[in-house]
Amino acid sequence: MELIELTDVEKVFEVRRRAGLLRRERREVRAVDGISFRVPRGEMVGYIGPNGAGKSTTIKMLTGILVPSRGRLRVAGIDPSRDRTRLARRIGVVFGQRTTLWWDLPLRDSYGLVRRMYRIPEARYRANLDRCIELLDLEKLLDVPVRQLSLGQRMRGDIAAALLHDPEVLYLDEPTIGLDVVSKAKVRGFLRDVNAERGTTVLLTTHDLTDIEQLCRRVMVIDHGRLVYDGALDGLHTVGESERMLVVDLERESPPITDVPGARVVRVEGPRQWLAFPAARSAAPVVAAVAERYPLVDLSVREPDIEQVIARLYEGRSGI
Ligand SMILES: Nc1ncnc2c1ncn2[C@@H]1O[C@H](COP(=O)(O)OP(=O)(O)OP(=O)(O)O)[C@@H](O)[C@H]1O
Repeated sequence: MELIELTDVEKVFEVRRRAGLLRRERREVRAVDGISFRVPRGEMVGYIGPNGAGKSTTIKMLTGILVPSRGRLRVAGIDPSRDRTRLARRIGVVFGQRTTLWWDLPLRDSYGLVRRMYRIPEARYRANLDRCIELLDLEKLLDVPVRQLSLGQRMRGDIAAALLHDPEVLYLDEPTIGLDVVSKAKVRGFLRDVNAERGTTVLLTTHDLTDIEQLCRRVMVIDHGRLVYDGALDGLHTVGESERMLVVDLERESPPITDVPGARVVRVEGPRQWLAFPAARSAAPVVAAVAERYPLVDLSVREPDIEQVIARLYEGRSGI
């Protein structure tokens, strides 16, 4: 069953700009420009794109905070902007850049308020809270006011708060931003468990591609309000016109290799040279051509760097 459905969704903001002493100019910003996608129950999907691409606007429409200018949205069968309160019981939201917890209250009290707000049955609440405390390592933090928590601690506290009412869908907006390596690993491990054990559907927005690599098999890329890619993470390599790299260690330092068809040298360091060739092509002829001409000590083939592929996508190859 599809849990999230968007059909040709558009959001246009009207902004007024001062254009002289008395005159104001009206301008339209098309933040989301005709997006359609479906997310089945239980899937964990990455939603990525450069700054200002329209990610937050999409998430705000999915929570019902913003009303779309055009198109159809459904989350768990509910039209978010029409039935925001009913939807709130079915979704959880975590914004990395700001907390949904009460700043002056200890976590324990914040959770108590969440329980009352959602009228979570006591047994369910206890079980969920205990699980979060254990997996997110919250025991020692429960009595500390939120304002005294570090960013990583606060984030773990926020994620727990978003899950206490058993949401079917979880929107995560930059959940690992500013966290150290250990906290990031903890948060990612927890999200993986929640998705596997409860079947929670997750839409994850992040600038940290390791989040995506470790958590999502499917990724959607948005640019200038349009979906420019929707598919497997691996598939990004093929649309990004990316290159693989053959790294060769020659017996001795040599001038850059120029006589291998279909490959070009991009870096030379002593006897080691890096040859780029199209990712879609087999490495075998390139390896054979180098081995035929030069005495080799070692070689390896490196897959395209995902960050590089995405950077290329962002650079305006958006006609995909
Ligand atoms: N309330 C608003 N009024 C006018 N323009 C807006 C409003 N909210 C967003 N925009 C514009 O819509 C576009 C998309 O913004 P959005 O915040 O959705 O991008 P984003 O992909 O989440 O970016 P970031 O990664 O920086 O958070 C931007 O050009 C932004 O300036």
